[in-house]
Amino acid sequence: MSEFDLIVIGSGPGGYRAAVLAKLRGLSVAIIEKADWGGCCLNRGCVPKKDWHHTAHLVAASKNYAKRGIHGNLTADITIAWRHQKDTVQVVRDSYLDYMKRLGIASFKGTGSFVDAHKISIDGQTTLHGKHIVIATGSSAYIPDVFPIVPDKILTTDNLFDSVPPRGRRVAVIGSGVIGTEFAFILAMLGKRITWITQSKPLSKSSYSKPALKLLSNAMERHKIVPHTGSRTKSVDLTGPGVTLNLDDGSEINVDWVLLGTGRIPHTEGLNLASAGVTTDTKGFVKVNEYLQSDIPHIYAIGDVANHHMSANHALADAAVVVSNILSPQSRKQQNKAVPQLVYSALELGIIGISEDEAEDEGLEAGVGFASFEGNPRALGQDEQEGFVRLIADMDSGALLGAEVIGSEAGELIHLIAQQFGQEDALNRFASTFYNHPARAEEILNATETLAAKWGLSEQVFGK
Ligand SMILES: Cc1cc2nc3c(=O)[nH]c(=O)nc-3n(C[C@H](O)[C@H](O)[C@H](O)COP(=O)(O)OP(=O)(O)OC[C@H]3O[C@@H](n4cnc5c(N)ncnc54)[C@H](O)[C@@H]3O)c2cc1C
Ligand SMILES: NC(=O)c1ccc[n+]([C@@H]2O[C@H](COP(=O)([O-])OP(=O)(O)OC[C@H]3O[C@@H](n4cnc5c(N)ncnc54)[C@H](O)[C@@H]3O)[C@@H](O)[C@H]2O)c1
Repeated sequence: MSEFDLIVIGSGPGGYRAAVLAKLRGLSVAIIEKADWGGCCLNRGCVPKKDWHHTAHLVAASKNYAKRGIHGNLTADITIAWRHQKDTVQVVRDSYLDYMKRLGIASFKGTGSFVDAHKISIDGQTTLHGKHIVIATGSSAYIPDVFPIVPDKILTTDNLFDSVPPRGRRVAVIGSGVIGTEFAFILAMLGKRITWITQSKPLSKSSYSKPALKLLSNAMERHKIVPHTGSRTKSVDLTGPGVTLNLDDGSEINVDWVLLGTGRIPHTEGLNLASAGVTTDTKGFVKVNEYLQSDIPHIYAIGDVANHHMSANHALADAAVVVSNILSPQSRKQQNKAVPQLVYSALELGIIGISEDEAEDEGLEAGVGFASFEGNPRALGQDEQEGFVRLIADMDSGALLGAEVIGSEAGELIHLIAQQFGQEDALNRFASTFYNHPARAEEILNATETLAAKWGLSEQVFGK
């Protein structure tokens, strides 16, 4: 039986990152994957989604081209867009596999299943012994009972990217969470006519501020993407050529196909957790402590299978925490608040830390530094002025509690904030950095300076 310092089950962002980091830190590592290397994020999530989002963004931006003297009506061909994301995914997957090979990580294809707390069987054929084990088996789409999954008619993002999307133009997107909000926009820009059916307002369960959600809703409306809110699908009729959704408000929606964005559930099927003594909570997440240890201290769980945030960013952060804890037991706690979260829709929305409402709940008095992209020269030159930077600071200590970056390139700009997040003097670091001009990032400086000018945090911003 082969023995390893660490066995990782699942090769998504969590598992892959844990394996790479552990190997770079000198451990012997095996990784097991039962499906496509790279997990949901690479094959059916973040990577193909962002590839398509870029195409969608180009189509949306082209509506402003005429005033720059660029003429012509641009449209996207979803079949070619589908091929583009496939090529992107393939290049990334090859580079992951190549890197794992070069590092000397032992990779095994098959379903990993616990034999006991140290032994993992792969498809009942090979057994590995691990001093430490990381469960990184991710999640799968939650499908409400009313929806049967029927190829080319009712899809989730778990099968949307496998083959060219169905030809029909009329698409219903169900759900107002991140997936619904992202794909209603992306598919509309890729040429589909979207009916967006949601129980609640888009992203209403998120921590984004009212001004952020208002800007998003304005941007969606401009593209004629308006949610049909407050409706639940009562029944589904598949007898005709398309799909008929009967809603509980009495209305009937006829479309060619449906995309569900109705949540995801942790994936533990086939792992045989009981034989290792590992337990799950009522929602099926592997139970972990703040060091990401399961009930069995040398067995850790990371990413979607254990972290309720269910984002690649959190899976990657968990991986770093776990490798530190394997090398030096209980040395590093999970850091969910320091992890940026993004939504890629008609606007990019980025958030980190806590909102002012959450600060208030914690008994803190929050000041808000605000700067808009409206007058930003770079944003004006790009015709991308929508959005802003908001910094939430503790009025007593001047500590940075949270931030929001809304608008174009939020997914990149948020890193400037993430890098300083948790530093006592984060505001002073923003204020004393030298910036490229003109640049969108300068609004981080402007938002910081409003904390000095309007909220009296001059000393924390400019120093003594
Ligand atoms: C459409 C979509 C878009 C998304 N976009 C973003 C985004 O822009 N940004 C972001 O941060 N997050 C995004 N996410 C979320 C992100 O994809 C997940 O949070 C992330 O993939 C979780 O990583 P993970 O490593 O925990 O698991 P996964 O990526 O789900 O990987 C788990 C792997 O484990 C394997 N596995 C499961 N059981 C076993 C077993 N018994 N043996 C062997 N292998 C097994 C699976 O086959 C899978 O490959 C998106 C998700 C979706 C669905
Ligand atoms: N950019 C990102 O980081 C990113 C992108 C995509 C997905 N994800 C993650 O993937 C996970 C899944 O995303 P999601 O948007 O599917 O989940 P979600 O939990 O964010 O939203 C689920 C939506 O489905 C609706 N819903 C639930 N049951 C329903 C039913 N029976 N009928 C109609 N609607 C119903 C809910 O009201 C909600 O609007 C999330 O945790 C998300 O964080 C992250």
